[in-house]
Amino acid sequence: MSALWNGATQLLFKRNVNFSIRGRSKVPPVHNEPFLDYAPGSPERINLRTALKKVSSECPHIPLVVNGREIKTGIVGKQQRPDKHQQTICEFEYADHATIEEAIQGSLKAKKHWETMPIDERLSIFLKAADLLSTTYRAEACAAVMLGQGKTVWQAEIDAAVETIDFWRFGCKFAEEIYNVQPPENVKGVWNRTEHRPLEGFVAAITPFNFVAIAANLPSSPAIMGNVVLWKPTESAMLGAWTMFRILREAGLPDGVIQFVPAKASEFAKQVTQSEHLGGLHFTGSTAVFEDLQKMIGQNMSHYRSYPRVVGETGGKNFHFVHESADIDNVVHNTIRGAFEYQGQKCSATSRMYVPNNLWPSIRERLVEQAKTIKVGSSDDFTSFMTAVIHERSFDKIQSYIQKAKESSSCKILFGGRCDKRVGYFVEPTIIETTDPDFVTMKEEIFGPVLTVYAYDPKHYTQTLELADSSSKYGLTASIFARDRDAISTAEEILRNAAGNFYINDKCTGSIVGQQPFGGSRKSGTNDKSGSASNLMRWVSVRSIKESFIPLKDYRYPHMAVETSDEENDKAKHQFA
Ligand SMILES: NC(=O)c1ccc[n+]([C@@H]2O[C@H](COP(=O)([O-])OP(=O)(O)OC[C@H]3O[C@@H](n4cnc5c(N)ncnc54)[C@H](O)[C@@H]3O)[C@@H](O)[C@H]2O)c1
Ligand SMILES: N[C@@H](CCC=O)C(=O)O
Repeated sequence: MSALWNGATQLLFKRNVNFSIRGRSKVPPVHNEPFLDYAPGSPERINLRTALKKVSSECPHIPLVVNGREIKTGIVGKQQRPDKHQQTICEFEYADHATIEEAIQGSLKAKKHWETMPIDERLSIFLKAADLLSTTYRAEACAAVMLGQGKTVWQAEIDAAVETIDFWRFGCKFAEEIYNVQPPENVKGVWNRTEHRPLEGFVAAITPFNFVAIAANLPSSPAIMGNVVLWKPTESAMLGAWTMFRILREAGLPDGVIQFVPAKASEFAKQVTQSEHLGGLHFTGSTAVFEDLQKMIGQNMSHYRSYPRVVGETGGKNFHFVHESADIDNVVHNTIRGAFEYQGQKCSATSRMYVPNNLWPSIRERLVEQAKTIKVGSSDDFTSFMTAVIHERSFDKIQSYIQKAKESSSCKILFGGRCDKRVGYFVEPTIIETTDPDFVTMKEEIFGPVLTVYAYDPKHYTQTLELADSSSKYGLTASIFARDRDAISTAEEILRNAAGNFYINDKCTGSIVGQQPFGGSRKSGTNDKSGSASNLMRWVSVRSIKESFIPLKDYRYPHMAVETSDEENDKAKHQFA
């Protein structure tokens, strides 16, 4: 017996089965990370200045990291500063075909250990990463996205510090909640259990430039649920991604669980979607790229071992809708922030606005007056409200939309419109007034600091809400500004499917993890709500386990017992006699 027991125990340990003598532990209480304000003289301001100098002078050469091994293929890319494009902020290696294959195979090996690691051990890695980022690496991470992705101090604090920390901490809390969801009912003699298994195979995380928090969360949330991930960050946000990856490693992430594989986008996409082991795709980026990826997965469908889980959050054409009962100052300040913070490069950015024509003259005047006060400068100038847009491709695209407005008889540029890429990719905050609610800048995602306003007749409030609902293919974020409660209810009703994140008397940007789960439907994505348990649920495949305690003594059911007085039964018996 004892030899048998020892053998069984050894086998369990060898296979690393989730086997704990510690009992059930609890994730410490989780709250949103407080913002630091970087006021003059504050310690965080001094630390950030030091980090900016360091990051600006270093220009690291970032390797690929596969199975814990740093790899160089010799295919080298560069990340440029958006506000000073002559300055290279880092160099990095591109993965080749063999390295991506090694990453896939290595992740599948790492999976065996990772998915059976006790849950508290797994979660503590992400909680530690959050604490490291909150303290030791906060200034460096903020500096990396300021210089690398053109963020101001405040936008960097939102993204590289607060939101990333929140994603990691709340991810652990949501994981615990998910693991605690067990069947509500057990009949006598039975114990029902739900096992939240990670997906079979690997998850591919393909991440965008505009939020390092999203870039870090896309590989992290499947990993928190026990999955292994190939992470392909984008070229224009490499330094920020590398900073987060190093923090995860320092926090104890085992080799091979997240493989750091910058690669040429289309080559990476082709190779991972052709792998029979693709278990899931976690994507954030533009709608067109997501649609291509879905098609590639569709074409390979018969080849996969299981149906890949596909989560994709994509573009938006978000709007502020103003009712005639609105507080004008509140509209103006929220619109300036919503449209122009981070140069309009948030998927949630306010890029169109509907204003009743009786309020328009005063809103127009206040908007332009405020826009004139916006400082567009370099990202390490702490007085900047805006800096440069991410790269030349984006600059050219934004400029071409402004040009269309300049050439259209239905549009008038009320403010801005100038673009200058000699030193950095600078675009002025631009406000366009249009008489055509179907003008291209009212419908298509621009992803830059361009706001188009359409003034409507307040007698046609509901018709204009319907127009806003149907004008674009997206459904990401929207706001209603009104003091009249009926007007708010009507907007909520008509705009039910126009936005996955709907705001009342607030700007349509700035969702917070744990408070406003984020995502939209229509062509804005699968709406799996990052920053909530819904997203983490996508990375598990549930197994239902039923254990019976009472051995079965007879296969027959009670109603089959023979009653001697039952003539029917007797007759039936005779039929077979
Ligand atoms: N809904 C959201 O939560 C959300 C959040 C952030 C950004 N976004 C969207 O992301 C876009 C901006 O980010 P971006 O410019 O990095 O987007 P993008 O689509 O250009 O790139 C996103 C990722 O896809 C990769 N990619 C590009 N072409 C590819 C291809 N042919 N095959 C496979 N992968 C490819 C890129 O290298 C990058 O890693 C905007 O449309 C914005 O609305 C959405
Ligand atoms: N969650 C962010 C947007 C992320 C997209 O870029 C917001 O709500 O502003």
